[in-house]
Amino acid sequence: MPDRSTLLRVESLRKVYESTTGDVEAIGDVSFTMNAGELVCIVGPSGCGKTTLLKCLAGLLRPTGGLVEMDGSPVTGPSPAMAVVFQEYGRSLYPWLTVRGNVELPLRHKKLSRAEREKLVTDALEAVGLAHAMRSHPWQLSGGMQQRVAIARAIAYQPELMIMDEPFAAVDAQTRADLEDLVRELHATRGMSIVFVTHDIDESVYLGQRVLVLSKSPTWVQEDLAIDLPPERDQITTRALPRFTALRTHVYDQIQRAKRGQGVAPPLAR
Ligand SMILES: Nc1ncnc2c1ncn2[C@@H]1O[C@H](COP(=O)(O)OP(=O)(O)OP(=O)(O)O)[C@@H](O)[C@H]1O
Repeated sequence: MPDRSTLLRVESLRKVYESTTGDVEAIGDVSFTMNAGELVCIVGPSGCGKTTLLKCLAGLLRPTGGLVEMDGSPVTGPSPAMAVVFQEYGRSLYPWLTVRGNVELPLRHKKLSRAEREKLVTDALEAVGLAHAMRSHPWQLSGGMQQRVAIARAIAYQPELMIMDEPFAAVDAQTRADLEDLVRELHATRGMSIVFVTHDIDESVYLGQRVLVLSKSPTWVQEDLAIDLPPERDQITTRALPRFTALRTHVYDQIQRAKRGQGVAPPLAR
């Protein structure tokens, strides 16, 4: 029986891609739970099945076996309780709509008055620091700003869970640091529940309350690591902490083991 605060439950999830050239078992057996209000990062070796897992969580891909549950109900298709932010912001925004129009679009499927919609859009754009750009078009904005629009669209939708798939992989390092802090802030101030998939070990430790390390494909959860860094984090002091170094070294070591197919949790020095 799941705990009442359990938001997401993944049980023995398996995904096999079938094709005429042969089957690919991407996800072997993945199980984990996540509570409401948590920020969970998922890392793993290249090609280990992160995107496949995420699509199964979001109901965008039908698993071959096992179960994904949100709030105790099985996820069988795209759910209004979830919003997904992808890496390719350029392809997820509509160039002919303004920033405001892009953020507002999914809300048109919700039963909201125009005033309610406008308030949600304005509020979301303020939260990502783009209130001044609402009349611009996406192509008039930098890559980092476009990804902020995609995040604003997810926030405005008021999902119970925001799922992010390597969202900052295509932006420069400084913008990436700013966007990481934006995610931390949204989590802290709005209590958002976030699953954040990344290939960047340091990013996973800096952002997460937990880091799930995936094995190589066919995937299972090699480690569910609690990140015991102070909740108030900043790019300079947090990353300079000896504990940060110990945690990122541990995750790095785990991923090396995962690549070699030696998925056993090494002891983490305190
Ligand atoms: N549509 C598909 N048909 C067949 N095999 C697929 C398909 N999509 C992914 N795969 C395979 O499933 C496995 C996992 O792929 P997936 O893209 O989920 O991994 P990933 O961890 O997100 O990869 P990356 O680290 O490159 O982002 C890989 O072996 C991949 O080749």
